[in-house]
Amino acid sequence: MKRTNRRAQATTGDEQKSASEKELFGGRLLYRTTEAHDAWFKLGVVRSLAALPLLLRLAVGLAWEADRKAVVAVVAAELGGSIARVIGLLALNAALTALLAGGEMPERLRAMVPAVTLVVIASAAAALSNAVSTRFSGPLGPRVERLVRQKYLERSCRVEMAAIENHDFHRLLESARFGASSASRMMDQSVLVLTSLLSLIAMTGVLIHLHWLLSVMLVVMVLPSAWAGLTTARHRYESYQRWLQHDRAADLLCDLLTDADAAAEIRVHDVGPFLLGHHASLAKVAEAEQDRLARVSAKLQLTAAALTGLMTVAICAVLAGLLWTSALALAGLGTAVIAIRQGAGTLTGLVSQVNLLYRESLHVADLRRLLRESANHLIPVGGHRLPAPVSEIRLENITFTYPEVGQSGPALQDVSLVIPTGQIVALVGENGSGKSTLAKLLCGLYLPDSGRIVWDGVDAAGADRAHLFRRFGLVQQDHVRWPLTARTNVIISRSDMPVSESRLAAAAERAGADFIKDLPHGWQTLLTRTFRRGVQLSGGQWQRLGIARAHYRDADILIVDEPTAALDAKAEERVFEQIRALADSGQTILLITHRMSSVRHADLIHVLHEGRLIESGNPEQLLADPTGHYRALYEIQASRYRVPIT
Ligand SMILES: Nc1ncnc2c1ncn2[C@@H]1O[C@H](COP(=O)(O)OP(=O)(O)OP(=O)(O)O)[C@@H](O)[C@H]1O
Repeated sequence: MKRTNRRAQATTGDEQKSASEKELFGGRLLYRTTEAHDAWFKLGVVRSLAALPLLLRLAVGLAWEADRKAVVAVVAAELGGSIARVIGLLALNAALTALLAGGEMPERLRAMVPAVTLVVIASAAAALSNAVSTRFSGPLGPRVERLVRQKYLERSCRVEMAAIENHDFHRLLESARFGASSASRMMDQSVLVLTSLLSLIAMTGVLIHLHWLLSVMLVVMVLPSAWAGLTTARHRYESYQRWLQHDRAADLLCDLLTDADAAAEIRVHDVGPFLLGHHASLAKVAEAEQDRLARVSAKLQLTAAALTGLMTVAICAVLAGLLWTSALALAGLGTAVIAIRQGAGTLTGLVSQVNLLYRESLHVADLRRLLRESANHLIPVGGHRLPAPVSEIRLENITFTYPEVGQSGPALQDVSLVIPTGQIVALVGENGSGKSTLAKLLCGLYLPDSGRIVWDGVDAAGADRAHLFRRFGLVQQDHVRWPLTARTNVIISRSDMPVSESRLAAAAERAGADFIKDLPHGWQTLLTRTFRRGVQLSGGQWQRLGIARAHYRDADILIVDEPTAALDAKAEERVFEQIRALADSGQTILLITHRMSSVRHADLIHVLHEGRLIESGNPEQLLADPTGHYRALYEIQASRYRVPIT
């Protein structure tokens, strides 16, 4: 009955969740378990225990890269400590043997003195080794974390745009993000594992010295908890992978609820309760999953505890048998009990440490997989240089389809056009006609599926991409609002060179960003309200800053995507005057816009429709065609503003 209720509750939770997922995200957010394909993830429990050397090798490899001196110090200290512990136990055995030997008590006590002295020295040596290990292992974790995170971030910004936009790759990127902190925790766990392992070897050695059967019993005793611990870790990781996207969705709602940009709409449209309700519903189902995991862990723990109890009884029986058959002396029994107690404690600790080490290693494995897979998506380094200066860039039969699954057709189809340099060339067309895609192909962010982009006869395929990027400056429709100072927002486009104050002033002047001087700290004003001293700019001010950034870059070709959408009429006019002046001074402007008032500044217009080029010419030529697409678009806007066609 209880089970039925529980299942019913789970189903209700699942249905609630499904409703939220469907309404907000268009469908279920759980990943199929099989999608989490990782070599280590597939390992069985026994094989994961066998993977311990691999885990330790991975940890030592990371640590070695970060700080060799510390690795040597820690390993030496741990080895020294365990040798001291063995000597201590053997000395204790000798002391007990002397105490239980025949003869007068003062005589027996005198005979014990050397052994007891050795016990004291061994304990002091073990404590000293422990202190040395702590001193050097502490900073290892943060050092490894820095190293690994640096690698991760460096890789993330060197892969192709297509990879960043690919869902599977992005998911790997996200899951591997935890790799750096996991690598740091792996260091701590590895040191603990090493301590436990060496101590265990020492205890086992002492037990073998007493009777080999005792060492076997010690190992057998701990197997159930090892099995339970590792199985739990596997369940948790499996669940983590499956629920990754779901958790991200809940986080997204949290971010939206506290986001400064969304704050106005959340209040006026009363979106808060709506998002809160869905957040609660998502969280509730995530709780149900934690409930399930807790039940699984509890069952495993209980089974393991029962088996361990049986093993303890077996050990007592073996000890009794050994004493009965005189295979073990009474003095040896005392040492054996101490060694078994210490050994069992160490083994139990070792199991949970291996368990944690294993769990952390799964995240590190994700990171390693990311590093491996990203190698296939890296933007190639090197290649030929394109002509500079260039007189024209020619697109020949360009076809391009976005690689994402579900994309219905090519974003660009068989497009051939010319971009003469030193002019303003406009790309015009309705939403989704392929204008931005064409610009991205041109500056090398994507590679065409077929066709060529030719710079004065030189094919851009195989060109040095870093060099190609350097030829372009971007003023994007949704340009990045760097939450940094105003100055950094501009100079960031040439972070490869020392800051030029005169260039900065000229870029601001061209973009009409004169409001900077009125900001509380001028160029040093922080442009985010999430930090103290930060201020919030208006949409138009941000846009001017974006334009200043592109001017500061001073590239051969400036791609401007709806550059004046947020500007007032005066500022818009000023920006276009500057753009005209730039073109007159030899810079090429690729202007992407819907606004016909902006297009009249262009020397050449290419009209795109559903990914195809349908018209090309200067504004007068295109307007002269009464059946033309451009003319139709112009007339719609002109009638809105009553601008006569001249
Ligand atoms: N990153 C992307 N991944 C998948 N499809 C995309 C991506 N970017 C654009 N598309 C699709 O490619 C087509 C062309 O889009 P593009 O952004 O080039 O159009 P556009 O003419 O610039 O539109 P707009 O005027 O609205 O900015 C559209 O169907 C769009 O959905």
